[in-house]
Order: sequence, then structure tokens, then C-alpha cells
Amino acid sequence: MAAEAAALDEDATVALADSTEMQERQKEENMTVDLEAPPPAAPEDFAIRCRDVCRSYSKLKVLSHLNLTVPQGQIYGLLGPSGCGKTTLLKCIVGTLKISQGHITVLGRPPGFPGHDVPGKKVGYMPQDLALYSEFTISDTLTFFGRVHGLTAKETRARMDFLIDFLDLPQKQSLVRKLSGGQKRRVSLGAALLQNPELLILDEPTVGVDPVLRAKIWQHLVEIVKTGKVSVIITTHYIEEARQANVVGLMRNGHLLAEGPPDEVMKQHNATTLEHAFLQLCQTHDQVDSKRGSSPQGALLENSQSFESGRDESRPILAIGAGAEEEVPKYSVDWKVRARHLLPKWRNIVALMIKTLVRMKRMPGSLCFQFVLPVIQISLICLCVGGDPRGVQVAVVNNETSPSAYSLTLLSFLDNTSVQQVPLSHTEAFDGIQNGEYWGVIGFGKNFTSYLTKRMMQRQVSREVVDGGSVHVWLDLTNRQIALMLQKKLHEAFQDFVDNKLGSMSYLVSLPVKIEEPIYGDENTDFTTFVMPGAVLSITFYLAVGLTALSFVLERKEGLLDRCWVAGVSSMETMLAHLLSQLFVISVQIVLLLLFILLAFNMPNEGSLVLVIILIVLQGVTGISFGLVISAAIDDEQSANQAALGVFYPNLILSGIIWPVECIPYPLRYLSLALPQTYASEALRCIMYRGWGLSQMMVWRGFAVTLGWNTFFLVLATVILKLRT
Ligand SMILES: Nc1ncnc2c1ncn2[C@@H]1O[C@H](COP(=O)(O)OP(=O)(O)OP(=O)(O)O)[C@@H](O)[C@H]1O
Repeated sequence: MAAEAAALDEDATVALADSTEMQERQKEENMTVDLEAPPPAAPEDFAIRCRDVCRSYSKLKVLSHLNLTVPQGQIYGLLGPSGCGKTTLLKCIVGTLKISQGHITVLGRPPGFPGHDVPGKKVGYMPQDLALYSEFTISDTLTFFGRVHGLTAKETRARMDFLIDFLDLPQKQSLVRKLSGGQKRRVSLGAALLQNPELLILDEPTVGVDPVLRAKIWQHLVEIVKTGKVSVIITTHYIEEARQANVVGLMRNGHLLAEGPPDEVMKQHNATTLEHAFLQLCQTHDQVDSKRGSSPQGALLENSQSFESGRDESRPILAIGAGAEEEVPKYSVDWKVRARHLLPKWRNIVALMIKTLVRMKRMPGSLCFQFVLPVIQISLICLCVGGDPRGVQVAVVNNETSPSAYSLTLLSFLDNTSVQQVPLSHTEAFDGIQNGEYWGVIGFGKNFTSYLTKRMMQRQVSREVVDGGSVHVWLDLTNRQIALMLQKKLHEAFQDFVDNKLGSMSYLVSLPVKIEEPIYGDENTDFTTFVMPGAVLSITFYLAVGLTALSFVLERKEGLLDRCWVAGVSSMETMLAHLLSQLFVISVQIVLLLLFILLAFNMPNEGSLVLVIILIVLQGVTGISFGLVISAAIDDEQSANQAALGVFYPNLILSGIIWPVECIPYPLRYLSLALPQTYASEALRCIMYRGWGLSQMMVWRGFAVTLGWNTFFLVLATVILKLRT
């Protein structure tokens, strides 16, 4: 289009030289036409009527006081250079973009008016982007839109056969992603034509289409409008093909420069082609602009949006129908219709769910990966986190030589799988620990056996006897877990040694602190047991976030969300359909997760398995809804990924999943308690390890907080999606 515009500009220089006089005449003529415009027609005479429409993207004013009228039962060719605002205008007409000023009526009502089928089945929209699901076949694509529009399977099949033949499409089982660019555009056009809509909005449908098919498409459009019941608005880069339209609108810089039958537009400008007519209009417009810029009254003229002649610039040179100053019609609607409009339609939800499931089916590798990923993650946690360190090298300096020495007996009770003993001299051992070769040094004095015997048998012994009868341990405390394990293993070995040597008299040397049978849990409960419930919730939550966070972002980017909305799908339906179809995925994930943790890793579950499942599913829903919030609020994949990853680590740390919440300092603890997984992890631990039910506050609190977050995220995502359309 840029090249086209450049060519136009070159032609313009030549044309400008001999046409100044002609332009003056034309301006006068335009004014005459304006004055002679027919009286306002009835609303039913118009398919689309835009009055005083303004729309900006932040500071960029794209549509400026634009008036446009598409007569009922006619083809309207909307022409203009690249970036002049055609697509923006079409998006405003179908209701996917809000206008900041003015009003638009489409088929008698504003788009999105309760009970009005625009967006919906009355309108067929072919966006400029392909907006097709690449994993779908042609048949899937048309079936999906058929379902959304409420067509029966038979109707869809009949239309599909016609469209495949008419648009010269390949076999209906062909995958969209394997089609050529032109074929994809034709599928996209087919989807717009599918339900025989009353209004067709086609954004450059003939780009990349060969001239024969282009002619055929135009012929079809001409035929369908003949009934008088179908209207078409079409944008095209091939200006001359728009001569087949009944009306053309020439747009530039967000204004409609002219609007009228192509022949009249050409006649008005003494042009033999539409392209020339357009060129002349642009020049007139530019001249007015430059005069306005140099004129002292420039600012005034800008404000009043007027041509030099005093004509309202926002109004077309050739006007059809009423002007901008007409009254805005008032529409009312029954509350029942309004309520029905707000309620989600099951038909659309089912269509969207089937769509998601078909897409999943077409990517079996990715689906299987999604199913096994949580199992891999939880297996890694169970295998690698919280267990006892193994093969930890410890230097042993034993100054006793006798084979019956107690030191040797004691060392024989040391767990060999965890602690690997390396007998060394005193110097070698301390050099080794200094060099980081050993995690500790265990030392026995040469009189260890006799001093220990004395210590155990006699009531009063000297400090030297106590010292010589003790095992001396030097530790490298840089790794706390290994150091704690070594201390624990030494205590256990000593206890076994005492039991072995003293038998029933061993109680004589026991510590005056007795740890009784645990109330809950097991004496050998390891850190894995603590981590596991929180880890299960966290894995379910984050996989669900991952499944959803990019879904809308990609669909929005590819124009699929817009296309679905124009087909009549609401944001709430999109949300619910995503939620329900992702629930299927997380249900499989949860079943596999539970099978692994309960059967393969033998994690205890003292409570109700039903409660465990419900809590994990609810956490999955929290993840999905949080993913939906990210998806709804963020436009590009990179930022969406960053948002999802950014919350992962803080949430993991603050939720008390890998370390107890009791270690978190105030006031960070309050934040921790408000997070979705803190009380939920605690509740899951209480159910699984204490066997508690919903009557316990620590359990129901976990459920309540999870449900609260679910509701909050879902409402937030729906509101954001709604606000952004
Ligand atoms: N989402 C957006 N955010 C910001 N600016 C936008 C956005 N979409 C479009 N624009 C800008 O608005 C202007 C009009 O864009 P629009 O797509 O409506 O033009 P167009 O006439 O359809 O162009 P083309 O013929 O090349 O498709 C352009 O300057 C474009 O850069």
C-alpha cells in the first residue's frame, strides 16, 4: 500500500498543475451536492450509520468526527491508504472497539445492544488478520463457527460444501496450517459467509487471491445483495475493483473525504478512474490542510473541523442520508432481554470447549507432556528434596588400637549409607576438612573405652574422664542439612551402642528428656513429607497458570478473540469455556499426581481422599483463573510469561511450602497468610497427616481462602476482558 500511495503521490504532482481551477469548481459542486442531499431516510434504509465517530489509540487520533452510511442491501467499498483507519472503523462497527465519541447504528441498533445479534449471527466478519485456528482443518473451522451461530450440523455441512466449491478450497480435512496464504484467506472468508449473515464486513478479503477468484468473490457479493436483505462493507487495496460496489467511501487520516456511487464520485472529479478521483480528493484535502496550517485562523478552523468553504469536514462531500447534527436515537430494552443478554449461552461454551479439545487432540505430544509433567515434578521433589544425604565422607581419627575397643563398636552402628567413614591420622583429617574433602571429623581418644566404661559405671568421675570418654566431632557447618544429619546419625549410633552394651540397663545413661510417642505423624517423618502437600498444590497451580496464561494472549494476537466476539461469544463464555476445558487437563494431572504420591512414594493419607482431591482441583482452578487474569490483562507473550514466572518464586517462598511460615518475619507473614496457597497447604497437611475433616478450622479455612481467590480472579479476568473490548 505504501508503494501504491507513493505512486499516487507522483501522479498527484502532475494532476495538481492543471487542476487547481477544476478543484475550485468541484468544491462548489460538492457544496451543491451537499445542499441537495436527500432528506434523512428511515433507519431501516441503512445497514450501518456512523455519526460523528471518534476513536484514538492513546494520543493517536485515528477516527475524527467520521460520518459513514452503508445503505441497506448494497455493497459499500471503503477505500483509503494504509493506516487511514479503515480497520479501526470496522472494529468499531462490529463492536470490538469502543468509540470515544459519536454513535454507530448497525442493522437498526448500536453494536452490542442487549438482544441485538450484532455482534452475533447477523454479522459475518472477515478480519484483516487471518484469525484462524491453525491446528483446525477447514471442516473444524466452519463447524466451530456453525456451532457458535447455532446452525444445525446439516446446515453447516450444506454451507461447507457450497463454500468449499465456491471458494475453490482444498479438501475439507486439510489442516489450516498447511494451506497457502491465499487459501487461508479464502477459508477466513468462508467462515464470514457461513451463516448467510445480513451484514458482511470484509477487511481486505481479496488480498492474495488470484484475479479469477477475485472476480468470482465480487460476483457473489453482487448476487447476495440483489435480494436487498444483505449488505456488505468491504475494504480493499485494489481501488478499481471497488467500482463494482454500489457506494464507495474514500477515507484519509481518519476522515471520510467522499461517499457516493463510484460513477458519481468519478464524475464529480472529472476522473476516469476511482484512483484518480481519490487522488484529487486527497489533494483538495491537503491544500485545505496547508491553508489551514498557514492561516492565522488555523487553530479556529482545526477546532471547528471545517473546510475553507465552511463545509463540515467530517461530512462526506457526496452525502447519502442524514448529517451529523441529527438526533441520537434512543433505544430501550426489556429487562428480560437484558438479563438473557448477560447470561452465558451454553451453546457457545460447548462450542468453545470442543474447539479447545480439538486443538489439544491435534497436539498429542504437547497434551501427553502436560499430563506427565506434574508426575515428573513431584517425583523429582520426592526423590531429591528432604531425604537424608547419602555417602557423606567423614574422617575418623581413632586413637584406640584394640580390636575390642568401644570406639570400633560405636562406629559399626553408624549408618554406612549416609556416612562414609575414612580412617585417617589427626593431621590428614584436619587438612582434609580444611580443604573441603570431608564434612566432619570424628575423634576418639586413646582411652575412650576405659573412660566411657568409668563414666557409665561410676557415679562421680573427673572432667578428664568425661572428656576422654566422649566422641569428639568437628563439623563443616556450611551445609546445615548435612551437619544436622551427621549429628542425628551420631546420636542414633550412640543410642544403639548403649543399648547393645548395657541392654536393659541402658536407661541409666539416657538423657533426662524423654520424647514420647508422636501424637500425629511418624518418628521418622522426613522433610519430604512436610514439603509434599504444598508442592502438590504449587505444581497444580503453576501448571494451570502455564496452561492458561498464554491462551488469550495468543488468540488476541492472532485476531481469534475478536473474531469469536463478533460471532457473538461473550467474555464470560470465553472464560467459562477455558475454565471447563482446562479442568479436564488438570483432572488427569491430579489423578496421576495422587497415584504417584500415594502409591509410588507411599506418602501417608490419614484423611478423606475426596477432600484431598477437591482441594487440589480447587487450587488448579485458582491457577487457571490467575492465568486468565494474566491473559486478559497482557498483550504480548513475553510480558505474560514474565508475569507468570515473576509470581512463581515469591509465592513459593511466602506460602510456607518449602520452609515453615513460622519462620517468616512480620509483617511479611500477613502477606504470606493472604496468599492463595498458604492456608491451602496447611489444610492439605492437616487432612493428609492429621486425618482432619472440614469441621476443623485449619481445614475449612484452606478451602474458603481458595474459593475466595477463585472468585476474585475469575471476576477480575472477566472485567478486564470486558473493559478491553
Ligand atoms: N492497537 C493499536 N494500538 C495503537 N495504534 C494502533 C492500533 N491499531 C492501529 N493503530 C494505528 O491506527 C492507525 C490506523 O490503523 P488501521 O489498522 O485502522 O489502518 P488501516 O486503514 O486499516 O490500514 P491498512 O490498510 O494498512 O490495514 C495506524 O496509524 C495504526 O498504526
